[in-house]
Amino acid sequence: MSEKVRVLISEEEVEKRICEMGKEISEYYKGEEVHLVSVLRGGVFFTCQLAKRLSVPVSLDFMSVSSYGNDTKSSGVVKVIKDLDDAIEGKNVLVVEDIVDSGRTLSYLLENLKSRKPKSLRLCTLLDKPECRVTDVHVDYTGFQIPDEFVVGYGLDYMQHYRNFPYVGVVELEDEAAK
Ligand SMILES: O=P(O)(O)OC[C@H]1O[C@H](OP(=O)(O)OP(=O)(O)O)[C@H](O)[C@@H]1O
Ligand SMILES: Nc1nc2[nH]cnc2c(=O)[nH]1
Ligand SMILES: [Mg+2]
Repeated sequence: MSEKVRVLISEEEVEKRICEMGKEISEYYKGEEVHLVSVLRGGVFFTCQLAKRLSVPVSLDFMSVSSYGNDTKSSGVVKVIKDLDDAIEGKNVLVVEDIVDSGRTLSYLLENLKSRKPKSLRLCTLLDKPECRVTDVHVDYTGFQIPDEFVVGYGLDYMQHYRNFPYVGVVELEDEAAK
């Protein structure tokens, strides 16, 4: 078997949408500071790109959670691998994620962060698969709604590969023998 990645959302489309999101988010937080919580590992590419498009003061922290490991199906158990470095009490926290799929990761994370008493707590995701939800999650900012396909690129991996692809694509497995 060999793998091929079919483009779903081009680099140009992604960049354009992130600019629009940056404007909308900056408008919302006008006059305030926003504390970005980037969800490692997948959320890091989107976070960097979005942060550059924000015109309000920004601070940044990282949390690492994982429920997929090297699988394409969620294990159903969200593990915290690295906690935030700084307290978020009294801050305007914006969680920045690459994808909301089953919703388990974000549902867990938002509850966890809420208990730390931020001034406000909102969620921004580059991609959303609303039809895959098993848990309710309120998303404040969405880049693109996509169908139920396992996607890679822009931070998203398949067996730890493809995170660095500048576009969003779908992995297609090709049977060499069938050619
Ligand atoms: O809505 P869910 O079904 O919970 O899926 C979304 C989560 O899955 C992926 O992370 P993953 O656990 O693969 O870790 P990674 O970011 O380190 O790749 C993705 O980056 C989201 O964090
Ligand atoms: N790479 C990748 N990780 C995910 N985690 C949850 N959904 C997805 C997906 O479609 N692709
Ligand atoms: Mg992730």
